[in-house]
Amino acid sequence: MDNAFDGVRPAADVAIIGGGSAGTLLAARLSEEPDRNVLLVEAGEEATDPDIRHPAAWPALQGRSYDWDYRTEPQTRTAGRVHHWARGRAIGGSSCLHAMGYMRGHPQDYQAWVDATGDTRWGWDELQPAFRAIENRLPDGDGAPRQTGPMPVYVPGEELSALTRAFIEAGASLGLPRLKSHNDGEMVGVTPNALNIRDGRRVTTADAWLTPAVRSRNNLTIVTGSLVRRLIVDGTRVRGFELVGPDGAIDVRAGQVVLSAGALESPALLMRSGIGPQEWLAAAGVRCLFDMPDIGRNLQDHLLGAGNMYATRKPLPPSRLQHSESMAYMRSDAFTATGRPDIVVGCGVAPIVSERFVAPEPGSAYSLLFGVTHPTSRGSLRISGSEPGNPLIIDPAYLQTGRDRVLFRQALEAARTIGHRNELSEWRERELLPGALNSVSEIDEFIENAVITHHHPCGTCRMGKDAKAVVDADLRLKSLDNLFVVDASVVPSLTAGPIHAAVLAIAETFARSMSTRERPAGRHNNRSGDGPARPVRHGPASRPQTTRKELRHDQQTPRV
Ligand SMILES: Cc1cc2nc3c(=O)[nH]c(=O)nc-3n(C[C@H](O)[C@H](O)[C@H](O)COP(=O)(O)OP(=O)(O)OC[C@H]3O[C@@H](n4cnc5c(N)ncnc54)[C@H](O)[C@@H]3O)c2cc1C
Repeated sequence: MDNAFDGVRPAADVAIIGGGSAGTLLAARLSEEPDRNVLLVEAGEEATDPDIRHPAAWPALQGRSYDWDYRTEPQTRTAGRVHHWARGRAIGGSSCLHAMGYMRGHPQDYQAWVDATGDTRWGWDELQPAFRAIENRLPDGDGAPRQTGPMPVYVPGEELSALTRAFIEAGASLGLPRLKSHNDGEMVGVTPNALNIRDGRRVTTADAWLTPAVRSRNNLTIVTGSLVRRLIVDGTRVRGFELVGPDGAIDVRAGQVVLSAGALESPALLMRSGIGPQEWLAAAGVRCLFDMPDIGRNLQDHLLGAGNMYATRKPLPPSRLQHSESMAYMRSDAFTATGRPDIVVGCGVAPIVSERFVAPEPGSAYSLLFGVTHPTSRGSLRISGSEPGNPLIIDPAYLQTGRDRVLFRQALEAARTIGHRNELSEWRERELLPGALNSVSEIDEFIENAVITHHHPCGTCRMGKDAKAVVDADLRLKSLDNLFVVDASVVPSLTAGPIHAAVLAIAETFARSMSTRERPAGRHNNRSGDGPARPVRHGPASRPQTTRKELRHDQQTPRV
C-alpha cells in the first residue's frame, strides 16, 4: 500500500484532526521531527476570550461561541432530564473550558487498560515517563525532583478557602489519610486539588504546547475555523479528508491521519465516513464501508451529585481558585479503608446545585459534591444523519446499573457525614439539601434530580485486544492501515478522577511510540518509486499563524 498516493504528493505526512487537549500536544510533539510535515486542523478558532484565563470564570464559559454545547437524550434514571454537555471548540479544545483539576488517577485504573489491551505500555509504571514529560511540578520535599514539562500542575497553598481547609480537616478526622496530591499513586485521602494554573491564570494545552517557537516551525501548519466533514477512504487506507471552511470545501491528502476530535466527534466523524455499526449507519443514511459495531458504544462519564448543600453561619468569601478546591477520594466501605477508591466527595466553595434546585445567593451557602469513581453504566453515541450539522444522539445511560445507584447512595451518605463534622461547624449553619429523606426511594429521587455531568465523557473508540475493540494498543483503527484515534475516546475505562491527565498521557505516549516506531509517511512513499515526498514548506515570515488561505495554495487537492 506504499504507493497509495500514486505519485501525488501527500499534503501532510501526518494530519491531526482536532486541535484540542490531545491534538495540540500531538502537533507540538510530532513536529519536533523536522522531516515530518504536520498539519493540525481545528473546527474552532484561537481561544482569545480573556475570561478563559480567569480560573473562577470557568462555569460561565459554557454556552459561549467556543462551546459545542451538546444535549443528551432524556435520561430515565435522572428523572427524565436532558443534560448539557460542554466541549471546547477552539485551539486548546476542552482545556479552554475545563475546571483545571489535574489528577493522574489510581495505578489500578491503568492496570484495567493493560488488561483491556494486553499491553503494559498502558500501565501506571510505564506511563510515568509520559506523565513526567507533561507536568511542570515543584519538588515535593520528599526527594521527588522538579519536573519541567509544559503543563503546570500547581498544588495551591495559601489561596485555599478556609472552608476547604475545614473540609480537609473533617475528612482527616474520619480517618482519611492526608495526601500531598492526587498525582503520586495514592488517591484515597484528603488534599487540595492540583490545578493547571500558573500565576493565577488558566494554562490551556495550546498555551503549554503550541508556544510561539513551536508555531513558527516550518513543518507545522495550523488551520483554524475548518471542520472535517468526512474521511476519504480508499481500500484499507485513508487518503485524506474533506475540509469545510468559510471559503467552502476542499479535499486534503495526508499520509497518516490522527483523529483527535474528542470522545463525541471522533466516533461521529468515523460514522459519517462509513465506519461504524452498520445498522446505525443505515438509519442515518450513510453507506457502510466498515462494519465496526463498537464505535460509539462504551460511552462513560462521571456524575456528581449537586449537592449536599449547607447554609453558612457567616459570609463565605468567594473561591480564589476555581470553586472546586478539594476532592476527597475514598472507599465506600469505610473512611479508613485504602486501595482504589470507589466514591468521591468534593468541596464546592459556592452553592452548587443542578437545574432542579434553586441556588441561594453566593456567600450564603456551599455544596459538598458526591459521586462514583468507576461507574459501570455504559451508554452510546450515534449520528442522526450524514452531515456534521445533524445532532448527535448521546445516551450516557446514567445510573442504569444497580451498582452505580448503590454507590451513589453511599457517596451521598459520606458527604453528609463529612458535612456534619465538628471541623465544619464554624461554617455550617444547617443542611439545606437534601434535608430529611425517609426511604431508599426518596434518596434515589434526590440523587436523580441532583446529578450533573462531571464533564468526562470517554470510551467511544475504546482500545483493546478483543475483536470488537475499535483501536489496537498502538491506537490504530482496526480496519485501516493509516488511521489512528488519539483522544478521550480510546479510554477503555474511566480513571478514578477527572481524565485530562490521562488524555494527555495517551497523546504523549502515542507521540513517543510514533517517533520510535515509524518514519514519517512521506519517507515510506520513497519505496514506491514516486520520489521523495518533500514536506510542504512555509516561510515563517509569511506564516506567523497559518491561515486557510495558505492551505488552499499549498495543500489543496482538487475535489474529484
Ligand atoms: C466544562 C468542563 C470541565 C472539565 N473539567 C475537567 C477538570 O477539571 N479536570 C480534568 O481532568 N478534566 C476536565 N474536563 C475534561 C477534559 O477537559 C477532557 O477530557 C479533555 O480536554 C478531552 O480532550 P480531547 O483531546 O479528547 O478532546 P477536546 O479537548 O474536546 O478536543 C477535541 C477538538 O476537536 C475539535 N473538533 C471536533 N470535531 C472536529 C472536526 N470534525 N473537524 C475539526 N476539528 C474538530 C474540537 O473543536 C476540539 O477542539 C472538563 C471538560 C469540560 C468540558
